[in-house]
Amino acid sequence: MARSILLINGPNLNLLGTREPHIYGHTTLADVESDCRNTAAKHGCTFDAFQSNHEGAIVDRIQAARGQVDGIIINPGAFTHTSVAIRDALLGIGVPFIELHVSNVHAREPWRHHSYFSDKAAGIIVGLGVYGYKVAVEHVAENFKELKKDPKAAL
Ligand SMILES: O=C1C[C@@](O)(C(=O)O)C[C@@H](O)[C@@H]1O
Repeated sequence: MARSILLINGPNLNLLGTREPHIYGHTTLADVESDCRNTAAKHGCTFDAFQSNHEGAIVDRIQAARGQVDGIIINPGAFTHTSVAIRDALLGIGVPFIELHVSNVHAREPWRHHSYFSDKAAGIIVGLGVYGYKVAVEHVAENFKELKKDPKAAL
């Protein structure tokens, strides 16, 4: 069976392409998602993308992915530095995840250096710009194990 991949983007990443382009570049989130979908398809994987500016909505989407996906790629945006709830959701569903940041958070303000996700992530991609998303999809597609899908697991 094909692997399935879920991409989650947190707050303000809907503004990719127009938001601080000197930091985040000129590519829109729609373009990122469609590029990821094409990359996933080339590897025979199914792909879904979700973006929200709301912490609880991200927690709900992660919970709904329980038993449904083999890997999650998440850019938690500013929630990287604050959210125990999103961290707990990822750990609660037992799906491996890649943490991704478009910018090199370690070269920015000191408070961006701490992440609630890095110690639990299967891998971390930082500072590759939006190219990092494609790398993440290729990595999950090639290297993550297929988990058993549980039809009853979705909320
Ligand atoms: O919103 C974001 C985007 C970000 O996660 C990145 O992709 O570089 C880095 C975060 O510090 C910031 O709050």
